[in-house]
Amino acid sequence: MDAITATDLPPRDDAELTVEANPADEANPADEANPTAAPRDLGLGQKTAEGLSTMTPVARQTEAGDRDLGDVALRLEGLTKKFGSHRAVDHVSYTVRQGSFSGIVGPNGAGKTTTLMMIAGLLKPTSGTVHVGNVDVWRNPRDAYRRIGTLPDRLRMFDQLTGAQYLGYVGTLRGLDKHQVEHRTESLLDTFELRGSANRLVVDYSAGMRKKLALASTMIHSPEVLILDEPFETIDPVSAGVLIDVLIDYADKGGTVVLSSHSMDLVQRMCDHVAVIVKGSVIAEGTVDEVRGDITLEERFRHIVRGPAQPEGLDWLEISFG
Ligand SMILES: Nc1ncnc2c1ncn2[C@@H]1O[C@H](COP(=O)(O)OP(=O)(O)OP(=O)(O)O)[C@@H](O)[C@H]1O
Repeated sequence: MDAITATDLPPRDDAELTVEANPADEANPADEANPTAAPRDLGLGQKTAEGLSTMTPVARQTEAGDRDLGDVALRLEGLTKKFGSHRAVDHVSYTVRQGSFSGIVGPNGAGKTTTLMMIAGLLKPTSGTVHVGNVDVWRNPRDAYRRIGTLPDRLRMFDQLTGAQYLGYVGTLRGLDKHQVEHRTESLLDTFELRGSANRLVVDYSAGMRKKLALASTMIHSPEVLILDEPFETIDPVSAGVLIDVLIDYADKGGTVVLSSHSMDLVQRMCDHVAVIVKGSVIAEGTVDEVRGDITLEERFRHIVRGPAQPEGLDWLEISFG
């Protein structure tokens, strides 16, 4: 599907969230009524480069099964999206617990991006609800916006800024004060190994560097839930290892990660929860072990998506070397 960004989305019925908006400037009535509704600060901004230097630059198993998962962090109920007569997402319902890594997998066109963008408050559902904690994303979009960090499928960035300026800009849009913006920008540049490119224009970044910068920016406001569409696409294996460790650290602090990926191996190693979506519907959902049974997730996925029958193949393809 085409890239979805906050700036080119269709207008919404309720308070619109755009990158220009600074929700911190407006008090949310829900917060006033319920002081406990304020988003938790996960303290990511206090992380120092020194502390992060102990991270091993190789992917490791999350030990997700050992992590104590908290209350329900995310609840999808009957989430449906129709484009014209086409049902891209059809009554998707499940819950994700706090501190969890949840993967959405499925073949091309299954509805993963559409689902993630509805969760993130960037694409209005045709019907159904999304709750982050006890906040209805589509009834209280500004409150939800503070709680969520989103990496869309194809992100348009302000590429005439330097990497450092970009993080500072996002931090300011997210309502951080000057000190927080400076501190977290420095911390994120070190954590995501972008220090050497901090003063280069984003337009000159490689695809992987842009992805890392975008990922860093999703964390700057210390959100409760990260919605990451293909976060490891274009990322080299060493950087992927660093990112995985950053995300594990985030989950250990109580953050919740929802990601899509075509890498079954990565989802099997990283995630404790997985939903398999085919043609807009959840075909299998639960812990990774429940879904895969006694075979690998990749084998289960192939079986679910394709069944035992194999396609005919390109028997007609003959190459001759003259
Ligand atoms: N804006 C749109 N207008 C019409 N149809 C759309 C739109 N966006 C997505 N679709 C359709 O919705 C379905 C789901 O698309 P989606 O991008 O969510 O799939 P996906 O699982 O993320 O695929 P991929 O793995 O290829 O990224 C597809 O059939 C797609 O063609």
